[in-house]
Amino acid sequence: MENKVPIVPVVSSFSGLTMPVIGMGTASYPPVDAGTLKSAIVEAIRAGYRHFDTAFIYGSEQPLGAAIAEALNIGLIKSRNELFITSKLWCTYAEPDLVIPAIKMSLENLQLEYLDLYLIHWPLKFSKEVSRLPVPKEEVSVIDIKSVWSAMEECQLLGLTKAIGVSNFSSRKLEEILSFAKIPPAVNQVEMNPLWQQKELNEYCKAKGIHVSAHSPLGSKGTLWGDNRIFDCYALKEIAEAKGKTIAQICLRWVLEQGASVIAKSFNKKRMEENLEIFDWSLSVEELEKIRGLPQCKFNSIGTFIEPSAELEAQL
Ligand SMILES: NC(=O)C1=CN([C@@H]2O[C@H](COP(=O)(O)OP(=O)(O)OC[C@H]3O[C@@H](n4cnc5c(N)ncnc54)[C@H](OP(=O)(O)O)[C@@H]3O)[C@@H](O)[C@H]2O)C=CC1
Ligand SMILES: O=C[C@H](O)[C@@H](O)[C@@H](O)[C@H](O)C(=O)O
Repeated sequence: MENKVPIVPVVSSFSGLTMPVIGMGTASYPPVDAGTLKSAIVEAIRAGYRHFDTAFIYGSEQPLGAAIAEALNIGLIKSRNELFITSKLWCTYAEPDLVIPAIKMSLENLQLEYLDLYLIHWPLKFSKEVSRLPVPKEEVSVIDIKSVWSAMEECQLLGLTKAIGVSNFSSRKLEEILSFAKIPPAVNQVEMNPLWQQKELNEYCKAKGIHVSAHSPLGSKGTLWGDNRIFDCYALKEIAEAKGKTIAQICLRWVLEQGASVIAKSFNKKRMEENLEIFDWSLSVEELEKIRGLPQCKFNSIGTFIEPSAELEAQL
């Protein structure tokens, strides 16, 4: 099947590695059952998605693996190599000895031999399995980034993943990694949308050759960690109406025009197709300018899951 999604090089990691610029998210809230998740992913492959974003904590690795197996079986794709699969190291495994077992567990869930990209999910370590939400602050600390990153490098060297990176890392944390990394992070996956543009972080990553991938590009509408801010934004609505596009398409196109890739989640056939219709038009200088001036509001999804701690905040 023809792949309609353009690809970008994943910089600085593994020669020749490329990534489709839009990926399908698989974190759902309220959580959906494995069968629904699997069918949605098969539908997404049928629609043209070739990049899937999962994480150990989402519980979506197994359904994604099952969907890939089905897509191969029914001939939607000829080989697993046609797909770009990202997964993430969860905070309870964020210590050096647990990283390789954790990626192996993810690969087993996915029934895959290798990942395309493995990310440290948050620069945080949980001292034990999460007993309750929000995670008590005494169970959360900042990871020992040097030793964990070295284990991530080992994952790449062992061929368990083609590239490694991080998620939800500030430029300060990236600077720390770059000071000792033998393999620099290829990607930083962060919240990014017109209402949380991450201008400084984007500039920093561009200068260091770290590709930015935008999660929550639609403000995570309908989830525990997001809200309706994007879809209620009058300026975005105006731009969308004048252009004959939807607010979602304006947001996704805007991300791409910043040079980032985008991970959007929809399990609805019509909306997943709509989200792919962003490659044959562009935003005008005036529209970009208008978006640039929108008031910014930090989304901070982790704030939903861990108890507030000024001490921790100060270290991130
Ligand atoms: N690294 C990290 O810490 C994080 C990573 N992520 C990753 O990024 C992915 C995307 O982020 P996510 O938080 O899910 O939120 P998104 O910003 O992608 O928003 C998803 C929501 O928007 C709805 N939606 C999708 N397309 C449209 C459309 N065209 N029009 C109207 N509504 C639409 C979806 O509903 P419906 O399905 O009904 O269409 C869903 O409710 C996640 O699934 C996950 O893979 C997300 C958060 C944090
Ligand atoms: O328990 C915590 C949560 O899973 C949270 O950290 C993630 O779901 C994150 O928002 C994401 O979607 O990647």
